[in-house]
Amino acid sequence: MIILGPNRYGKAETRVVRVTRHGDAHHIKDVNVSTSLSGDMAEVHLSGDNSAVLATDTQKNTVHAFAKKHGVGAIEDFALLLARHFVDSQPTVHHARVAIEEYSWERNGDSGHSFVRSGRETRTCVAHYDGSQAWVVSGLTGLVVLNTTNSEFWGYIKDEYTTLPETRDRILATAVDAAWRHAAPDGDAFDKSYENARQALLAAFGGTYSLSLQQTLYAMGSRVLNDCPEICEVRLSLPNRHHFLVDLSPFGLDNEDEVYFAADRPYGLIEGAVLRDDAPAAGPAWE
Ligand SMILES: O=c1[nH]c(=O)c2[nH]c(=O)[nH]c2[nH]1
Repeated sequence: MIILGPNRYGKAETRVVRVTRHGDAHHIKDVNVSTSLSGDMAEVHLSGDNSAVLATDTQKNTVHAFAKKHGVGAIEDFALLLARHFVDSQPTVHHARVAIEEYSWERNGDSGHSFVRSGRETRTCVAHYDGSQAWVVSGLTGLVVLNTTNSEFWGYIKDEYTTLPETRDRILATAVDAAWRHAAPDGDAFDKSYENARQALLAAFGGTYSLSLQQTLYAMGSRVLNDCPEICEVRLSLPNRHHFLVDLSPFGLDNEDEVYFAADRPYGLIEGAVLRDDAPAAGPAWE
């Protein structure tokens, strides 16, 4: 027998730039919103009866209309507002997932209306709502960091394929992808929480004397949990951006940790979760 399995549908990547004007001082929020709904959707799959379907085009229009009516504050608040709206307004929709990415802009000069896309990381969030409970995961991607010392790597397995030399001093560099789960998102001050978590990640990366990127990962995750009581779990994905010392001896030059080749691939990929042992059940938060 063939049956319909889990399914969801929505509009991916609705790009919205919301401008707020206070006289000559303009502000912009640049976001990418993906909505995804599930509920009584058996018939649309099995017989093509669309009567339970809130069209993905309507979902996109709702994102635009809400940006006008409510503005776009913390992306988590906007995601929750949309998720609640879809479930609470449509009897056939039982679950909403709203994911948002935010691209950051800085002021270009002091005109109040000119901006330059900043090199900052992308802020992210995913909110779920099922009609009674909400789950929120916040995060960031592409937070690029590098330490020029205080990183060693030695003592690992040596088998017949091992060639990596042990090192007591290397460059440690990564582009942090991090996501953190709010224990009880209702009432969280998401902008403040974001800045605290980001600062904790940076402080732990810069301040940890590292014997491996795995050890640094754990230090970063636990620092977020120590500094942010509202967060109960952190997931990190850390590509090891290898920097290899270049052999300059063919040119009669020594290379005392000065000239590196920044390899782009392959790269080590170190991933892990750090959580409180009494963290509430994750439910659909990570989906
Ligand atoms: O921090 C590291 N962890 C590893 O597991 C590993 N493996 C490797 O080749 N280099 C590194 N560095």
